[in-house]
Amino acid sequence: MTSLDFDSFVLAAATDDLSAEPAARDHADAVEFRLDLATDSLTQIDAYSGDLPLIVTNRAAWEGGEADDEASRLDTLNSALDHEAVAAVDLELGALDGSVSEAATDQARELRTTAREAGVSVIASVHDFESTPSVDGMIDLLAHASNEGDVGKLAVTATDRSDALAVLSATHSAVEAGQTVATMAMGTAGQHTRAVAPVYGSAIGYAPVDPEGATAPGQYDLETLRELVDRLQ
Ligand SMILES: O=C1C[C@@](O)(C(=O)O)C[C@@H](O)[C@@H]1O
Repeated sequence: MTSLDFDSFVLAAATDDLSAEPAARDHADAVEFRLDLATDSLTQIDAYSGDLPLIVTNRAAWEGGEADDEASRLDTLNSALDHEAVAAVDLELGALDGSVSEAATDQARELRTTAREAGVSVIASVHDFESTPSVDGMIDLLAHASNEGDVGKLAVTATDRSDALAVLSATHSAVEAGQTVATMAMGTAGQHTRAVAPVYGSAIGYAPVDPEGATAPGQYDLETLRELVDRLQ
């Protein structure tokens, strides 16, 4: 199974159903498995025999996901690391740095160490479902996130073009500073950033395997994002 070091762009097909992986193979480089949205997530991972490497995400409720209990969601992620198909794990910056979830910070950090020892990359992620911070604010968040993880990921909500431009600008600064980052602006006003941010060096894009099953506002379908990214590169 391929490891994911995010040196080049990775298009992740987001899904809560790993049986959808064959449908993603033609266009995706990886599958983002959303454990928090899935039924029997660990059973699905145990049964997985697909071609694409997995990014495992068990998004906390306090970060827009559906996993309520902090200790048990991190335990589940820890168990997921045992599967050889798992190439990356997504951990919220607020869990790693204790700023949101102080209770489980030690557990999140141990999970990061376990992942790295197993050769699994760590994506430290931050989401803003309300707005787009200032360019400087985003540059700070990306520096912080890429310091806590192997990739620092920032998904914000754009309400107009200046927000989208700000995300691209922050991406450019972070990449110029040598950080490995993934960025996107959620929402209609930010949709094009999903195709354009990779031009500025954003290392991961997300699109649903099933267009009906978007995991964030403003996502393109998988085939469309693959084509846009490839044409712009
Ligand atoms: O963090 C992200 C990015 C995302 O929110 C997006 O905007 O595409 C989609 C999520 O599934 C993923 O975990």
